[in-house]
Amino acid sequence: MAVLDETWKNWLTLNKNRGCTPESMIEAMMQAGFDPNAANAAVHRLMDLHGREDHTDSLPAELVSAEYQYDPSPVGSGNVVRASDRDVKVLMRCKRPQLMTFADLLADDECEELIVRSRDRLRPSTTVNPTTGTFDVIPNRSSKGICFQRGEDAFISRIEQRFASLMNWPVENGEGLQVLRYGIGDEYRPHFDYFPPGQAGSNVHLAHGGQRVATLIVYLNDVEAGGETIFPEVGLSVAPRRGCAVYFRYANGSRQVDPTTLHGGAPVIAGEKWIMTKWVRERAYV
Ligand SMILES: O=C(O)CCC(=O)C(=O)O
Ligand SMILES: [Fe+2]
Repeated sequence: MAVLDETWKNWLTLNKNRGCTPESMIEAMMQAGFDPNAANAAVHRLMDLHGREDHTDSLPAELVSAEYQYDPSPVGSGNVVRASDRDVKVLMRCKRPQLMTFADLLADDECEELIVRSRDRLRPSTTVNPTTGTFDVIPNRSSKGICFQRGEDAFISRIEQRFASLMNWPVENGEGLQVLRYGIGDEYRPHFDYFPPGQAGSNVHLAHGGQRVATLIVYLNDVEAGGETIFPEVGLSVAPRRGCAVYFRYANGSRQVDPTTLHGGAPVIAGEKWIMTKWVRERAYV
């Protein structure tokens, strides 16, 4: 296991000054043999040196650097999860990271309706700026998307209820449903969905419902080639298949975050890719 000696401290400072993203530094450290939580803690300590605002959601230092503890998944056991209005088939479960894939979460006509409702309203997708917390358009995420208001109408509410009952997490804790479209070459490079603890930009978002704890990505169409959801730390990729979904959880009851959930959307090689993303928080999202 690699250790954080003077050489690594200098390397971190150098790369921070070069403007490298925290994700890319964590990734490089893990590839060099660092424990994911140690890499995460070192990078977050480094990024935290300037502009830190104290907030009630901060995690005790001993938990930031401790190994992520996998507490029991809130999602039901068995090969079928009985969601509010549909039986959802479990295809695969993974313990580290805590991840599941599902079939038959959305019906074909629901996928189609979501695409039709979104196609003419798409805007370039954004990511959270780690320093300011603003939503920026950056080349790392080249999809276009729209966000539905929570409970916008009966159709959206029905889907939200289904997702909430599947994840066994309150509907109020969900951010609005996002529909995203990737054309050929579009991608979402590896990133974390949680707000990195200790970054000034995270605080803005933590104030609205706390940390993100889990993500549900539903595939709205079959993609001719490419467009898998990739998890580079664990060598996993999920192929997009209409109506199927991948769920992963990255914050436990102690508010630690799991860096092995680093993930991205691989470039679309042929066809187009439509997904729906649901991010859920630890408390009601307001
Ligand atoms: O496009 C994908 O498969 C991944 C999307 C994603 O990571 C997200 O929406 O947070
Ligand atoms: Fe993501």
